[in-house]
Amino acid sequence: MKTSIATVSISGDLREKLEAIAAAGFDGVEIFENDFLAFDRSPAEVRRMAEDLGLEITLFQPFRDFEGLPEPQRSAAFDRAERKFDLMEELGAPLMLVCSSVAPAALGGIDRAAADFRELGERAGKRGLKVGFEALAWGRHVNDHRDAWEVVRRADHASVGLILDSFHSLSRKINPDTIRAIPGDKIFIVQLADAPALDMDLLYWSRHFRNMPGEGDLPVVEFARAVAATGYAGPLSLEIFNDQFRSGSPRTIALDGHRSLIYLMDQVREAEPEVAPRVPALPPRVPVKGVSFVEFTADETEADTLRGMLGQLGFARTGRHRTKSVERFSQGAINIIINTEREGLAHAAYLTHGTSAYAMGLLVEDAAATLERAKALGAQNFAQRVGPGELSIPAVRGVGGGVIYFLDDHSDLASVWDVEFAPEPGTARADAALVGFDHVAQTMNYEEMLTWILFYRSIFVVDKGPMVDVVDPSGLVRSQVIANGEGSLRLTLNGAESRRTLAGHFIAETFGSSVQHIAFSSADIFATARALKANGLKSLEISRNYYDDLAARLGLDADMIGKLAEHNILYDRDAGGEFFQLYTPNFGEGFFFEVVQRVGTYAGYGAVNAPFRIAAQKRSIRPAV
Ligand SMILES: O=C(O)c1ccc(O)c(O)c1
Ligand SMILES: [Mg+2]
Repeated sequence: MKTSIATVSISGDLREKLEAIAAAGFDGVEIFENDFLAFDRSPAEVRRMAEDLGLEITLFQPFRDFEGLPEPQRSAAFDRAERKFDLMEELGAPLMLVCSSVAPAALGGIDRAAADFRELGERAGKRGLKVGFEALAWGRHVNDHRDAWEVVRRADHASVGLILDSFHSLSRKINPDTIRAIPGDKIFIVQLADAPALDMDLLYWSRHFRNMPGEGDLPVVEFARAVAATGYAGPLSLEIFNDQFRSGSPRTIALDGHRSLIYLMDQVREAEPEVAPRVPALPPRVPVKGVSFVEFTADETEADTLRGMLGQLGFARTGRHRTKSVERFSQGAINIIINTEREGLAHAAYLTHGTSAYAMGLLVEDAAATLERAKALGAQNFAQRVGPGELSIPAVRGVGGGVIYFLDDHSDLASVWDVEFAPEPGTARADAALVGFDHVAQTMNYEEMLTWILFYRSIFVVDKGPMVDVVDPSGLVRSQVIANGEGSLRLTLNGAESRRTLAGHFIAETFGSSVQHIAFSSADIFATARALKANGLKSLEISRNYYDDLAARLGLDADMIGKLAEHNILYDRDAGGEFFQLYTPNFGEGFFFEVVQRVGTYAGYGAVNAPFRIAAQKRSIRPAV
């Protein structure tokens, strides 16, 4: 399978775009006309640039408002096409993308359009060029790939073919299986894009909100399967119009794009191995059995504060690393590591971000296979010097340059705690009955969210929930859940757009994205709350107004409201059950722990409570004067 991407998909000038596209590993590139027009190099120079970078120019686009015109506009359109054919010859672009007309003057009629294309194909063919017809979802007369195909079929010319674009077909909810009957050799190129489910004007949606396959909500896999079933053997080409990508890092966006295509074809291969083009088989997406540990990097002073807070939360120190200044704290199935080493990545992370939860360990079936899949999907392998008596734990870089370690029960990784840590008797203060990690929340710039959604989705068996707006008194924070069905991995990605929100403040002050809170699950939140109190932890104080509203809104009895208010416990419920939450005070620039109890099958994260919790946290950072 060959990969390609349209220059319009990423930011920069044409040279920066081509360099980023080549560096990400694409085979080809679609030259988007405006990117060329805005560039100050000749077509021959652009051709050479692409060649030097090892990029094939897959097509030139778009040629607009061509078919169905009456004279004299019709002749003028052919003249215009000839000029662009001249340019394509100089660029070395073999194929012109002609998108369906939106011109008010255009006349309908499949046969009229077919005749126009036959003549265009004849003229292109004389120069060894080809033309492809793409139905824009908002085309005046042709806005469905089935009609575009009928035009191409009737044009019946070797130099005329069909161009498919997943956005145009899927945004109109056209069944992708209608593609299966089209002969693969008449499909000249396939453009791919996903998009979030939004109810909006098709053109506006297409020009501003497209994203990489796997980042959105459209059935792009079904589309790609149908394409594969036709025997189509040309490149899969990303064409992503997205405001955020246009202002993002060219390298990151190009890498995300490449990852999205590998992931997409992997899904096609899994679903329909008999039709998938030859793509290397990857280890399958990885089910995560649980979060095994979260590791903090800290200096000695802050490590003390953290130890104190963990103690109040009912953790006991259960181990010390045999050779490093690394400690293990445990409770239930939870392991928290505090690393105060003066070298290695932990220290580098400390120097960059300050005290922070920079690493986590995930328990998987096969750590080595997980690493292999992650690497095949472009994740950056992380390996540091393995000291005597230490295990080499497979790992990749994650959000904010942090690390995700992979542990399993089958290799010698199963004994990591015994091998690397000398056990301590570990006396806890009042045990707080915490049982496990409920979720880990990673805060990042809003622009990074799609990157990490794709990262997690492509490597692990996880689903993404809808993007939720969380109201901070100083702005919006977008929140996206990445979780598996069993709840053994739950991550919340929070995207900050403003520095003034709690999340924005956190990433500004810690110089980048990282874990902002860790939520532990409790089997009995009231017992936990009493233990925390006995341990001297003062939970985040929630406004009394919240509890009055809770009584009014959910009809809880006075007794229950009293108990919730006494311990500053927030409450929510859904059709499946109930949810209780309480928060520790902030640590540093906005890090905190949360304790939750899920009753029944409550599936959310208490999003309705977030504005009140955030307001309370902001009060505690800057006490009212
Ligand atoms: O939005 C557009 O005009 C446009 C142009 C060319 C394409 O291939 C496309 O999908 C959309
Ligand atoms: Mg297109």
